[in-house]
Amino acid sequence: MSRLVVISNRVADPRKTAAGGLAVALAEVLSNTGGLWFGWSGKIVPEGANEALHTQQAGPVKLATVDLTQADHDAYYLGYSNGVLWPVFHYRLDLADFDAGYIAGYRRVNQQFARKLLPLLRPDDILWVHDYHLIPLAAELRALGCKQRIGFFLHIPLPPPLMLAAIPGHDWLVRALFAYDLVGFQSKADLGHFAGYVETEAHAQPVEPGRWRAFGRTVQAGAFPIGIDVDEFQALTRAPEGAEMYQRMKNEYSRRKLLVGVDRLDYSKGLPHRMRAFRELLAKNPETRNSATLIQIASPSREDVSAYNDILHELESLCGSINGNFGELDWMPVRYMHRTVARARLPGLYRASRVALVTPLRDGMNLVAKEFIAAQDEADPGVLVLSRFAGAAEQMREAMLVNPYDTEGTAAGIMMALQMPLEERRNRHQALLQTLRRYDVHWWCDGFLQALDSAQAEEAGTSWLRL
Ligand SMILES: O=P(O)(O)OC[C@H]1O[C@H](O[C@H]2O[C@H](CO)[C@@H](O)[C@H](O)[C@H]2O)[C@H](O)[C@@H](O)[C@@H]1O
Ligand SMILES: O=c1ccn([C@@H]2O[C@H](COP(=O)(O)OP(=O)(O)O)[C@@H](O)[C@H]2O)c(=O)[nH]1
Repeated sequence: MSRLVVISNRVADPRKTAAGGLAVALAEVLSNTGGLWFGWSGKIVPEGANEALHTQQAGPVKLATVDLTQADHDAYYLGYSNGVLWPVFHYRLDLADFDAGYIAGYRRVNQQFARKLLPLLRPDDILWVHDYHLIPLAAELRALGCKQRIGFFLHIPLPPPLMLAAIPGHDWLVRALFAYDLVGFQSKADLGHFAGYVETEAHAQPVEPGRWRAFGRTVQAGAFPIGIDVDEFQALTRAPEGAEMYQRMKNEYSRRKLLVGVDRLDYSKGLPHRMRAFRELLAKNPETRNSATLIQIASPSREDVSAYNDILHELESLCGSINGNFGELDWMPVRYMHRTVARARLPGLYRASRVALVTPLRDGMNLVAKEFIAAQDEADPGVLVLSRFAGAAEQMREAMLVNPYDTEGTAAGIMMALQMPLEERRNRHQALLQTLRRYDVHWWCDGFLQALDSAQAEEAGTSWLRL
């Protein structure tokens, strides 16, 4: 059987819990399949000291990581990945910093990854590259002679063609995707944007459904929405830490309805918009005062990118003003934490909450939405208020779907969620749980790898794509 080699910027020990959807999902996949996980060690080392390869066996998974220099980290991770690709792919052209120096660092690190990975590969390995940090990796590997099957999965949204075309060198990026055998997206909408871009900007020919020819190569592309391990998450809910958290929250909030939000502190998550909607709810519905409390966990993220600092200050000022204007001596409407909470404690918190607020302005998928549903008590479930702009909304139609840009509409959606009768809550939850079970993380992984396995190999004689 072929060995699975996963490559992603972020690597986590699958035996420990991690924050961030990609690390959580890949740890789950690799714990089942075994294999090699290659990526960045998370360490920054002095110039010239970045040649070491660190390996470690973590259960069935071998971890192989490399370090980055400060200059590479700044240009590749902070600069091009999170200062250009992240904002543009999340429809925030206004936040993009198109510094011409970033792309060289991005390319340098992808070349470094290719150089370090190649000697570790076996002829029948299947390679699965993840996310926007590593778009050119297959092309760099091919240039070094790598012949193995390589698939790519984009965890974040792909924007509409004209927005993608705003990136200087956008054709270089999309061209790099054609070095893969299969390219996967989170949603049908993202796949539609890919088709739109390659057909209009790159004059690609659709060879057959889901397969395009451009740049002298053909590539297969499809939508593979990522899921969670429902059984694993429900077991966490029942485990001592989950059960204890549930009981503590239930006792603490016995007289009040609890709302919960769990996000990385990222401008794509729509946290200020959410706070404004919550303020509107309190202002328009006096009965919610003293009876509804929102716990908002905002875990620190990418703090060296300036847009992340701006969002921190905006959020903190909103939380402060809501508490100042509506709080009572014995009740504060918002409990805000700028900290990462261990994943094992989240199921208890989700289960004790009547409503979850998952209201990103744009999101690849959003696993918190799925985890909240998995953690509920089927006999008395809570309600998911979900942005229609989260990838998860394509599958989770029975959630209370809202437009986070519409403050009044979102506040009305939250109110309906708070007042929803038991029977409707049960019906919606049952339908959502069924979908989660059917399209879980194993379905995602198996579906992608089967499609990669059967993706038509490039015809003999085609030269490898050169960037
Ligand atoms: O690695 P970081 O820079 O700390 O960021 C954490 C991860 O954020 C993004 O997660 C995405 O993947 C999730 C799982 O598919 C998806 O649900 C979510 O919508 C995405 O935002 C990013 O794509 C990852 O590379 C990061 O590791
Ligand atoms: O304080 C926190 C915040 C988030 N998470 C986990 O991090 C993941 C976030 O994934 P999601 O897809 O929602 O968003 P991302 O952060 O990847 O954009 C989920 O599994 C959360 O349970 C966590 O363990 N602790």
